[in-house]
Formats: sequence, structure tokens, C-alpha cells
Amino acid sequence: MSIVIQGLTKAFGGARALDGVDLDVADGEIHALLGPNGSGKSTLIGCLSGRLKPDLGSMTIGTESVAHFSPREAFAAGTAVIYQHFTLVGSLSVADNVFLGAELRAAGGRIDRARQVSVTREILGRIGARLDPRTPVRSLSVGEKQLVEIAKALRHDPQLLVLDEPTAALSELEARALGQQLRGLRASGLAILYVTHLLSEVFQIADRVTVLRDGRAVLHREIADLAPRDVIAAIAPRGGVEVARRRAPHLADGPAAVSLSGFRAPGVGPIDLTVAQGECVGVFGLLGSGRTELLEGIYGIRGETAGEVALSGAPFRPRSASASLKQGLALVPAERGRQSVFAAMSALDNVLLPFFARIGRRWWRSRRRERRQFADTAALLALDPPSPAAPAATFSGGNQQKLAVGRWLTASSRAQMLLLDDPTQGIDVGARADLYALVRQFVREPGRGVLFSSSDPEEVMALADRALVLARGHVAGELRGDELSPQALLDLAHGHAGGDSAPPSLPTTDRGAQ
Ligand SMILES: Nc1ncnc2c1ncn2[C@@H]1O[C@H](COP(=O)(O)OP(=O)(O)OP(=O)(O)O)[C@@H](O)[C@H]1O
Repeated sequence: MSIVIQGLTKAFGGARALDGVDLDVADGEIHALLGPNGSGKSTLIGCLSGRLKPDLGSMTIGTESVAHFSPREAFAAGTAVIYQHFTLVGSLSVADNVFLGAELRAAGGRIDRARQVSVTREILGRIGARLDPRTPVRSLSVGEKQLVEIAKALRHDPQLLVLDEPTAALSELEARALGQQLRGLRASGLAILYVTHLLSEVFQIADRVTVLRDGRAVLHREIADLAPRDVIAAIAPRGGVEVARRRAPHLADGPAAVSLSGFRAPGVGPIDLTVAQGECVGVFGLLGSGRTELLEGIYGIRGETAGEVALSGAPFRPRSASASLKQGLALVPAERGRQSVFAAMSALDNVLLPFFARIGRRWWRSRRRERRQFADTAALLALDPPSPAAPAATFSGGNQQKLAVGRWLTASSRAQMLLLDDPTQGIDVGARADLYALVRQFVREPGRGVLFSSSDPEEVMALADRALVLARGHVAGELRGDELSPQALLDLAHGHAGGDSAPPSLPTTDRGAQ
């Protein structure tokens, strides 16, 4: 048994993020760790990596059993963690990144670049990655950077490799390739703990699964003995999003909430598109298809745009976030951490931010009303913890995303046209269903429209009335009514015109089917 965790307990203030968790990962096993947002997954990784000190319990890696690790001890014991956010230096080569801080030196103290390149090539070969170790990291795709992170971890011959939502930013093909590489590593005897929200991945690559809820392990079983619905039931007893659950599309023929004609922004266009009032339109595309560029272009934060845009019939020129907000056009960007959540501000301030913009610098604020508004949003989104005063930084990743999206869906929202870029990244299956319901409720109010982007066909199926498919910055097609299916979305996104020329084995997507 390579790693055994027993009775791991960790509280923040009075709240137990981990409450007596037992978990073991065998050599040569891929063990999936799932659970709703805020269930303790990152806390558990923090304890394994030495970033956090558990209050109780023990961790045994190999033969060494400890109550807590320092980061250095965790590393020495053979734990390597790969986070969602890369730790690479763009200006350095792949090999220099792999050896950063632990350079190989030739006699005389000079860095032995030739040896670094050959060792890196050998490690990359081990995971089947065809990458030149001399390439600067900045010119690599997201998927390739992920491989460099893995190579960097493997250089230290870890016993346990922990991956924290590794496919969140990957395209479908990259995610599939990563799956294969991990299977290769499993065959070499490595223990792998794989944190994800995507059930499709779990069923494709994991041997066993542990589900955490409220800091406790509520399911711990061989994957072969489970069906997806068993795992969903463990994560979200109230009910999660099921595969291709399709609502009746709203066939909007009312006035336009937003219309684009010959619209171009850097990396995308020309696009002709109308989102009618009352309509929720999905922009589907793989990574690099131009979906983020389109949304940010309309919002006015992508540099020069061309073509015509109208908001509720009135001509509009995208130029800045503040100008857009004034016109009732709001964007929730894809990278919440960097762009839209104010880490040091309280949860309440984060959610009610648009409302404050409206009342400006007025001295008067009704704390009671604010708290009520916050409580409504928190309840609707199952925010965990639902505490208004807690700084956003103390919320789990998925709960921060709820703050970012929830702020525009509150009763106080002044947004009429909402642009949502990959809105459920990092959000668990239960909260995802809540969020979809809220977006639909938002768009039912008079005059409103939603344009969202996604790389998950199931998300488009669940949320969109109609879908625009982008590929390489251009419109590959539009799907509505019965034409809209996961296969049709993927076919168009991959540049296949018809269903009979489908790309090989399609169940995987970069966000996965739920
Ligand atoms: N530094 C901190 N201070 C206070 N509370 C914290 C801190 N870090 C985590 N928590 C709380 O601990 C609980 C577990 O959070 P954790 O980040 O481990 O969840 P998670 O399962 O990784 O969630 P997600 O799927 O959203 O990433 C949450 O209630 C969170 O708010």
C-alpha cells in the first residue's frame, strides 16, 4: 500500500474541512477523489503536500507514518502535487523548467544543459509526450504545459502523484491524451490521486473512487462496482445534472437583446449573431476556438473590434468593462481567480458588487437588506459556507466561482445581457444544476438575454436554446431544436460536417459528461 490516510481531521476556525477521513491509494492505482465544492478535497491535498497541518490523524507514505509533513518532508517522502495553475517559467525551455532549482551541473559548476535536455527527453518519452525539451515553455499549448509539469514531478521519482483537476483547462483531445499518459504511469507502479469534478473521467481512468462530503468520506469503492448515478447520489444527494437532460428550448422571436453583424475581435470573426430577449444561446467550441475572444470582444476588453453591435436595438461600441456595465452588459470571465473574485473582500461584498456600483458612494447602506440579498443568493447556489463576512479567499475554488456568477443573478443585478464564459468550471454536479436553474430564471425576466460559452456538450444541451459552434475563430455552424445533440456539437467543432465522419471515440470532452 503506497499511501494510507487515517482519521485525517482539519478545522478552520470552528468549521471542520476534514472530519476523520480514511483513504488509501495503492501502487499502480489511479484513485479518483470527488466531492461537492467545499467538501475538503483541496484541504486533503494541502495536508499531503505539507501546505496545511492536520489537527488529527496520520499519513503513511511508503513506510513512513507521520501526523503532519512540512513541504520539504512531503517532497522527500515522495509526494508530488500538480495544481491547476502552472508553476512554469515561460521564457525558459522545457528542460530548464524541469530542472529549475535543481539544475544538473558539470565539473566547474556550469549548468549541464546537454544532460538536462537528454534526461528531460527520457522522462517525456516515458509519458509518451512528443515534445522538444529545448522549446521555450511560452510557446506550448496548455496541454503541453501540463505534460511539462508532470515531467517536472517525475524527475524526483515520486511515489504518489496528486493531480488537482488536471483537465479543467485542457481541450478534449489533450484530456484524452493525458488519460493515456496517466494509464502508462499507473502501469509503471505509481500511485495516482486524481481530483476532478468530471464523472466521465472517473469512469474512464480510475480504479477506485472516494467521494468526500462535508469533510467525510461517504463513498470509497472500486469503480467497477459503481454506476455514474451512484457517484452522483454520493456527491449531490439532492440531485445533480444528468446526462443530456434536455429542457424544451425557448423559441424566442422577440426583439434582440444583442445583435452582431460582421463582428470581429482579435482572434475571432466575422460573426453574425442575434440573441433574442428571453433567449439563452450557447457558444460551443474547443479550446482555442475563439469562444472567449468572442465574449470578451463584445464586452470590450479584447482590444479593437470591428462590425456592428446593438444592445436592445441601440448601437453599441465595445470599448471597456465600465462602458459595457453602464449599458447593462456584464461578463463573468473564465478565469475567476485572476479576473473576477476579490480575494480579500467579503463574500457579501463580492456578491453585491454590481449593486454597490449602482448606489455609488452614497453613505447610506442598508446592512439588513444586503444580508437578505446575500442570503437569497447563497441559498440558491448552495454556497458553502453561507457566511457573508468570510473573505472570498477562504472559499473553495468552486464556491468562489459561485460568488462570481451569483453576483449577476441576484435580484439587485442590473445586467440585462449576461455573457458567461465557461460558467461552471470547477463547480460540482449538484451546484451546477442550481446554477442552470438560476440562469434560466434570470433570462425569463423581460428584456434579458444570455450568451454563454462552453466546451462541454452536456452543458450546452442543458442550458442553451440554440448553439453557435466556433472553430478556429470562425462560425462552424448553428444548431437549434432537434439538430442540437452532443455529437452534432462535437462534429462541427472538430470540423466534421456530418455525423458519419465523427472523430474517434467521442464520449470524452474537456469538461466531460455528467
Ligand atoms: N484558509 C481557509 N480559511 C477558512 N476556511 C477555509 C480555508 N481553506 C478552506 N476553507 C474551508 O474548508 C472547506 C473545504 O474547502 P476545500 O477547498 O478543501 O474544498 P474543495 O473540496 O477543494 O472544493 P472545490 O471543489 O470547490 O475546489 C470549505 O468550507 C472552505 O471554505
